[in-house]
Amino acid sequence: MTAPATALRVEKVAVHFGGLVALSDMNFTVGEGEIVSLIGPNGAGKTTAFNVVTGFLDPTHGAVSYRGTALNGLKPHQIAGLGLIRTFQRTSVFPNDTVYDNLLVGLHRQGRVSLLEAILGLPRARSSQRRLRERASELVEWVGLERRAHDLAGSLSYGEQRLVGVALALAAEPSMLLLDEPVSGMNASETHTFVQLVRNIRDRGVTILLVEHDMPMVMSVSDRIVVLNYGRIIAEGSPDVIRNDPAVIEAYLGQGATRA
Ligand SMILES: Nc1ncnc2c1ncn2[C@@H]1O[C@H](COP(=O)(O)OP(=O)(O)OP(=O)(O)O)[C@@H](O)[C@H]1O
Repeated sequence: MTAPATALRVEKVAVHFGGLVALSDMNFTVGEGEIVSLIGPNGAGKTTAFNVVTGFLDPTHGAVSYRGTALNGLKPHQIAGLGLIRTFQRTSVFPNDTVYDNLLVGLHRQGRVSLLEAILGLPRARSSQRRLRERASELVEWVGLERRAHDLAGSLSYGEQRLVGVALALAAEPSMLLLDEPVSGMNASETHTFVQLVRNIRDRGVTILLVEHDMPMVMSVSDRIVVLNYGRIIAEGSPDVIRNDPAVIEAYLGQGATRA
């Protein structure tokens, strides 16, 4: 099997916070259509790496590129404009709006119809509104929240609110989706359903990079896993390779079996 073309390339990235070295000489790639997970014990540097890739943090050294475009110096919204879309650990939904309305607002933010056109009810605005409503329904269905579509987002369980966050990210039509601890707060059945959703998103052509602590979830969903410890990559490979890697086992000893 030939390797997929490289989508994301992280080269020699280091991040220093004063005297603290949060990341050091980090090199990894994510291929088009791959599901790659970044794991490691608490404080290993996963969130820092995510923040560098998405432009929320400038690396002290090194370079990141996406589909051949250098990301260094680009602002988060410019990186998002290249199709690299992230979710956050804390999902920011509007709790007093319905799930469906949250999606409509998200879609509106990227709409091409001016406010004046919308207020005047011009035909272009009317057909655009119809398309946005159809798209909001599709997205709600895609993440499996159709039965909750007309409930207030604030009344949803924590796991369901994470799904709204994923739907909002999908509304931006990513070519690569970065998921930051997406199943934290989900129960086992929600997590199982979420794994199916991640695979389904990938099958529709979206590349995925995941930071996650839930090891069974990571093992079941990932094509490849990159393991960080103290800011350095200590192992990289398929779930089977990672599961049996002595350096990985040692890094996790004392961390507890479930909290990786
Ligand atoms: N803004 C910052 N200023 C100073 N130190 C920071 C900052 N952000 C992170 N760090 C430090 O950098 C190191 C890596 O932190 P990071 O949050 O990336 O780890 P992590 O692997 O995401 O951890 P966790 O699994 O607990 O979320 C830690 O030692 C952390 O204390």
